[in-house]
Formats: sequence, C-alpha cells, structure tokens
Amino acid sequence: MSLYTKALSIGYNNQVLFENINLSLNKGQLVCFMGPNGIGKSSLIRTLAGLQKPLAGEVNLSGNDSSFHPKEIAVVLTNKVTAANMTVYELVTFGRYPYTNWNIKLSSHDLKAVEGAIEKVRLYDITDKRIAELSDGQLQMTMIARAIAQDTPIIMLDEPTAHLDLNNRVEIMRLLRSLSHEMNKAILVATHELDLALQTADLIWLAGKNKNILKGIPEDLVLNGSFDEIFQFKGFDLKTGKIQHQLFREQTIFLTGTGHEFLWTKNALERTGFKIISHAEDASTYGISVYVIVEESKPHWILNKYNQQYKLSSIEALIQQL
Ligand SMILES: Nc1ncnc2c1ncn2[C@@H]1O[C@H](COP(=O)(O)OP(=O)(O)OP(=O)(O)O)[C@@H](O)[C@H]1O
Repeated sequence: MSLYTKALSIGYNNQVLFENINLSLNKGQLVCFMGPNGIGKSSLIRTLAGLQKPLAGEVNLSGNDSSFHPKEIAVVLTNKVTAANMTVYELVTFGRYPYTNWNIKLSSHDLKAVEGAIEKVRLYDITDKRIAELSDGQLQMTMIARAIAQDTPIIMLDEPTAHLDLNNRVEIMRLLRSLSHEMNKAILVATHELDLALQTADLIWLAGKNKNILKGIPEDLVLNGSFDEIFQFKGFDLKTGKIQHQLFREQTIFLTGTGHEFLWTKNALERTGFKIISHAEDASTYGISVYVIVEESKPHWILNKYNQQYKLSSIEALIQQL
C-alpha cells in the first residue's frame, strides 16, 4: 500500500502552509519530514492521515479514493493523552480497536499483536503502570507501541523522539527503519533530529521556502545545499557534521595518527581553538606537532613543541602542555 497526493494544498482559512504538493509515501520506505518550527509539518501529517481536510487537491491510498480507515494508517501525534487511569498495557491494546468490537474480547491474534508491540518497544517493565504515572518518554514509547499494535501498512509519527534519551531515540529510529524494511511498511516521521534522520531515512521530505516540499536521499540534500538553504545554519557545518569553532589560539598544530583516538584528539584541539593541519610536506613549519600513537590498545600522545618533546597519557594533559 502507498499513499500519494495530487496537487495538494493544506493549511487553514487564513493561512496556506503547503501548495500544489505531489508526494508519494511508498511501502518499504522510512521517510523523515523536516523543516523549521511552524512551517506546517504537523498540519501535513494530520491532512495525510485524513484527520484534517485539505484546502485543495487530494490524498489517495494506492489509487483508491481517500476513504481512510484505521486499518490502513496508524498515527502518533504530539497531543496530550487524557487516559490518566488506564494502564500502559490497556493503552497499547487500544491499537487493536479497528479489529474488535468494544464488547468483544481481544482474540489471540490481537493479544499477539499487543505483546509483539510491547516487546518491540521494550515496555515489559512498565505495562502495569498508569498513564498518569509515566514520564514523557515512557508515554511516548507507549504511544508508539499502540501504533505498532495497530498493525497498519502505513504509520505516521509526529516528533516521536521528542522526549527520549539518546539510547531510546536511536532505538526508536532503528525500530521504525526495521518496520519499514522488514515488514514493508510505509513510515513517515516528522522530526527535528537532523543527525538521526541523516543516518536512518531512506528519503527526506524537506519543507521548502515557497510552500513546497523538496525530496531526496539525505546525502544528496546535504551536498546540494538544500539543508543549508532551509535551516540557515549558524556556526555549524553540515558537510563535515561539526560545529565551527573560533580559531582563537592563532596557532596551527600539525597532528597525525589514526583511528578514533586521532579523531577525538582533533575534536578536542579544534574545540580549544587550535587550527589543525594533518597533511604537510614539512611538519616543522608549524612549531608544534602532535603524534597520536596507539600501542596494545592504549593511546599516548607525543608532543613536539619548539624542540622540546613530551610524552602524555591523556588529551587533557596534552592540552595543558600546549
Ligand atoms: N488548528 C489550527 N488552526 C489554525 N492555525 C493552525 C492550527 N494548527 C496549527 N496552525 C498554524 O499552522 C502553522 C503550522 O503549524 P504546525 O504545527 O503544522 O507546524 P510544525 O512544522 O509542525 O511546527 P513545529 O516544528 O514547531 O512542531 C503555524 O503557524 C500554526 O500556528
């Protein structure tokens, strides 16, 4: 199943957010939808999910007319959940409501879907907790589990990692990626997590400046400057993925070495304001050179500073000696 739009315009009576949009969300793909605050990501998700009327144009499912059904699209929005007294387990079972009648018990198939979702999101420790007792992150994970239990070919999530710690953010994006690839689902995630989106998305939708949406694989949008144009990064170089530090030391260091140790040494020296050169005909031109050496998995640093040599056992010691 896939979803596509034809000349779609969305927004509100007094505000058009996106105009004449032609997009498709295909099975087997994880799409990250990115753009600055207030550009209209949540509004587009609600419109694609059939929860909000378009201003013009159409949203279609696999060529059918837009008769949305919760068996086809599961949505995780950012709204507050009001079911304070319900347990986590009960809320996840709500994902099965398209398949059951309120008065009918969950079938063994329903229970399997609920248990499977709880396992995938690793909620087993908190299944008996009440919603009112959850942290924001736990509630977020519960809502994601509910959407997985719904077992639809399309899942849309609005900022699903907003309250999560780094491990859970990575875990959720990996999970969404595996749901799209292994279970052939179409997954759309509105997110501000640039680094995670660049590493996990098959495709990026980038909200443009002219009520349009740019599409492309992450690497192409980085290299062709689309991200820079939309986000107008200040002090951050997306092409290297690094914050641009002020070179306040006015001192160049010739640095050589390999592996993680070399990269983290470079990171520390740049952060502390040094300009780093790693390829040079003649290292002695720079007055200071640092060699990162790893022997039997243990690193040390050789600093040559104006004809003096020092052997150091940590990057902190190296910086102090500089
Ligand atoms: N129900 C509504 N009625 C009228 N205007 C709305 C409504 N919901 C949102 N808007 C307006 O639409 C614009 C886009 O809002 P939306 O929440 O879709 O943006 P967003 O890209 O998801 O933002 P963020 O990244 O900050 O979550 C904003 O100007 C917002 O004020």
